[in-house]
Amino acid sequence: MSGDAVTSGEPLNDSERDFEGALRPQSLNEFVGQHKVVSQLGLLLKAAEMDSRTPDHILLSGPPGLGKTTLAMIVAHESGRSLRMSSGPAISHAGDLAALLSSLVPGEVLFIDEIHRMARSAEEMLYLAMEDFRIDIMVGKGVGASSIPLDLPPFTLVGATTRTGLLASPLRDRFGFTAHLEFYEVEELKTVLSRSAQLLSINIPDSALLEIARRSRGTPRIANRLLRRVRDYMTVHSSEDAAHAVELALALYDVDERGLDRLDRSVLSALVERFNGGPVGVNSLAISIGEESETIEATVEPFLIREGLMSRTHRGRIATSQGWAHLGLTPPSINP
Ligand SMILES: Nc1ncnc2c1ncn2[C@@H]1O[C@H](COP(=O)(O)OP(=O)(O)OP(=O)(O)O)[C@@H](O)[C@H]1O
Repeated sequence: MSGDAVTSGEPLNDSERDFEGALRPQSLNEFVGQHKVVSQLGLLLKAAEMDSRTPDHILLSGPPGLGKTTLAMIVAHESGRSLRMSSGPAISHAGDLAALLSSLVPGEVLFIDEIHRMARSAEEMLYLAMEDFRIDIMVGKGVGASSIPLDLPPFTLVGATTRTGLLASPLRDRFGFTAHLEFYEVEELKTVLSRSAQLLSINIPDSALLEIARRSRGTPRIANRLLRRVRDYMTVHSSEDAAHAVELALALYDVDERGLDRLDRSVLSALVERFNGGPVGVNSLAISIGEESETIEATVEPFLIREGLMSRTHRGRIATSQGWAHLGLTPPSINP
């Protein structure tokens, strides 16, 4: 996925990953927001513990950076089990999945990120593994081919996806619990930021944290990254004026007053200026700005829709009057 380095959902490098790791909540109690999902998961884990069984398989969906990986880690941690991590793109055929599943230790939590990108043959193998803790390994080809059943230890699969719609329904149906993570409210992000500032020993007033929270696209990962950039700014410029540092650091990274980054703005501008506000299909929109349509659908669109700047109709994406106004333009009268 491409996009702005600071505000995109992608970790930047090892140092960014370490930084994220250091700030990850370790328990459901520490996890900010998503109250319903947290209560539901808490109940699921408690019931499994009381019945001495592995927790049900869990599917987490939502835009990048909202806490899916963090929740998978918490599931393992709170249920006292080890965690094995993999991702859909790393499972490019059924053999990859067979090797992974057959090496699990009993009760282990298996996290598959971007599960919608797993190979179809692996996905089909996963149905049986999730339901019966068994797989059939095909040996040979053509008429001489045969299958050898292999029993697996019980495990809990935690799948994460930015695109539930891309999962085949037989796979979706095999998860005992599915949850969609929503963008965070500003106050919740401020709580995330206060916790991070404390962990990183950054001395920053509440008003500056609130401003960062307001401009973090409803996403904890982005909030933490912006905090880091503000800290960098204060360090490099030996500044103690946090409010000023927030303004300048966010401007430097092209985050506007509503939290839109460069990619968000280029999608909105293309929609308004090249397609006269739409309706336009996501593929045409993506091509016009040289971006992957998956990135737009998973990352940009949910945010612009939530902000009321864009909407989806059966004929395609349209810019709302607020979307036009955000770019300082007036919509033609036929647009909403
Ligand atoms: N509810 C939360 N409370 C506090 N911090 C959070 C919360 N959710 C996420 N974070 C922070 O945001 C960062 C990103 O979260 P995480 O990696 O879990 O997102 P993700 O949804 O798995 O993203 P991706 O889809 O890109 O893998 C983590 O470092 C974590 O510290």
